[in-house]
Amino acid sequence: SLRKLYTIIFVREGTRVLLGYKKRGFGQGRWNGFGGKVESGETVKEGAVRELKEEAGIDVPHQDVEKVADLEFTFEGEKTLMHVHVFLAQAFTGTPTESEEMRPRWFSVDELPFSDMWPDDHMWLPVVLRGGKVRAAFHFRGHNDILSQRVEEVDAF
Ligand SMILES: CN1CCN(c2cc(NC3CC3)nc(N)n2)CC1
Repeated sequence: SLRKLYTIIFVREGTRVLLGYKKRGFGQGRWNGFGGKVESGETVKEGAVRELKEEAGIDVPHQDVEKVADLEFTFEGEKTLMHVHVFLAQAFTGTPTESEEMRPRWFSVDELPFSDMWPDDHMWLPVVLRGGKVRAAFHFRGHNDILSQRVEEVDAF
């Protein structure tokens, strides 16, 4: 269908958040949470947990993973709509390990590399890292220019 489901999961440990440098594919060259497409037969949360394990070698218990943002992306001239479910994990096991897709690195929540992240991130990620929940929609021209946006904080999903 024209609406595709994706995930992003951020792992937070106190004042640090684990980001991954995308080494190839969509979003290459930008830091981000871990994630990917949701496969048939898995829930969105299961997909996020799976991608974190695949991309960074980190395990998170499902009960410590919460939905923190719901993002919709459209692109000028394209029919597809990206529906991205964002999760936050506060507990994990394992050691962050580089994969084919991602190079993991801890960042202070006050020093995120926004100039090397997707341009929408600075509009919703700080709210999420402060414990808020966000619903947002962005209309992009290409991969760098935001033509319009709607960002709102919500009480719950
Ligand atoms: C599987 N991936 C996860 C990450 N994801 C995006 C997209 C995004 N902006 C959209 C204009 C592209 N912003 C962040 N932070 N992540 C796309 C799908």
